[in-house]
Amino acid sequence: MLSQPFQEAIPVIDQFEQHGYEAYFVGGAVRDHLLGQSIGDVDIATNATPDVTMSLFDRTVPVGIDHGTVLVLHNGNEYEVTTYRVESDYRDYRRPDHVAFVSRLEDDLARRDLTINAMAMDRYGQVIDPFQGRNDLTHGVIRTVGRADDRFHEDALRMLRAVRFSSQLNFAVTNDVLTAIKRYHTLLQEIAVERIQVEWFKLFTGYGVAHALDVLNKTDMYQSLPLLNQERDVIKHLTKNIKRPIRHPEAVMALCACLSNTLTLNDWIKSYRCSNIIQRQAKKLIQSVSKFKENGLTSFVVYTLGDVNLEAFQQVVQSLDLPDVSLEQLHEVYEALPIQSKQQIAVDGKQLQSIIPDWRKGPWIGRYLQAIERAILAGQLSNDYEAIERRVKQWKEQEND
Ligand SMILES: Nc1ccn([C@@H]2O[C@H](COP(=O)(O)OP(=O)(O)OP(=O)(O)O)[C@@H](O)[C@H]2O)c(=O)n1
Repeated sequence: MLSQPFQEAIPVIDQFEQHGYEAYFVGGAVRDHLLGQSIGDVDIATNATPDVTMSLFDRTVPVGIDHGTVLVLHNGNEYEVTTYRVESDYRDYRRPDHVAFVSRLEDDLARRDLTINAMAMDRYGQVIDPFQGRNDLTHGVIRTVGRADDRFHEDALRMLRAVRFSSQLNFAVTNDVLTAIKRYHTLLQEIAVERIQVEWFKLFTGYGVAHALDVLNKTDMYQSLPLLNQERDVIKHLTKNIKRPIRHPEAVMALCACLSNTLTLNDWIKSYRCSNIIQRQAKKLIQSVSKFKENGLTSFVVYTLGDVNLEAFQQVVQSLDLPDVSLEQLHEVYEALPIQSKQQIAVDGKQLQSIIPDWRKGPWIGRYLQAIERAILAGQLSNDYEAIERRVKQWKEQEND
């Protein structure tokens, strides 16, 4: 029995078949289905050309028409439907959009990166597997479809993909792949950083992360990744210390910055083209790590991090040579905080002003709120209006003296 995402896509396959075309589920969804994992996007391959696909469905978006990809919207779901294709000339790897449509499913599967990603499945769940991807799934092997050299010249990103799948699936990489990576990793320097970033962060999320980092090291592939060529100690340290998956990109960036002697967080964020959100959270992580180094696990460290960054913080601390803290410990400290955010302070700026009416509105309000916040967190002031009012009046007296 196919899982729900496939079931929901069957009418799309039917529509092709009823008009005399072939259509199959392909790629990651088939792989993950065979692994018994929950599946992400359902992708479809067909021998219908993009214009035919667009004529067969009411709602379509030509998202990558040069690559033969049309987005089909059906019953609230989106499906990437791609016409069977091959890269027409693998030496032209700098132009991945250089494709030719073909009529046979097997030719389409043959141009894909890894055997485990080169399977198709029909609407009944029958698997088409010309490159023994299923066997590699069973034995835990990352192998290219055909020669690794050819596949990696078509798209150099595939070298990094091979390593990231070995991490995510905890699979071994074939010698053929390792040898090709050693020989051709410099081709990665031609790849858009945005594409590298996606694979780089996914590489840290798998249970095989330690092994994957070891591969980056042994094959020298890290030398072709942004900044790592300048900071060899970073990759060496990551390889030695990371034993468990890191699911937060900001934790990865914070770690790299903490381990760098010469490069700042900003350098890493810029080179890997990270979003502002990642930058903000990584900054928070770094500040908290440095406070943690100074004073241990204080309320203030946990408060500054906030609920959402606790796991990322734990992962960073665990991967540096610092005293271990567990996630449970962090949550305990967080739950016991007298306040968990500024909004919970029992007075606001307006009330502060009414406590000291003879001072005009100004920067003192922010300064006082911060002092109140710190005193509450340090356990030196209780978070209720009267107590704060008394303390504020004392501070004012002291300032007047
Ligand atoms: N450089 C690439 C990228 C993708 N593919 C093929 O396109 C499919 C879809 O790629 P993508 O969506 O990037 O990855 P998934 O395999 O679906 O895996 P995930 O969603 O976990 O990233 C892959 O399975 C693979 O068959 C490829 O051959 N070469």
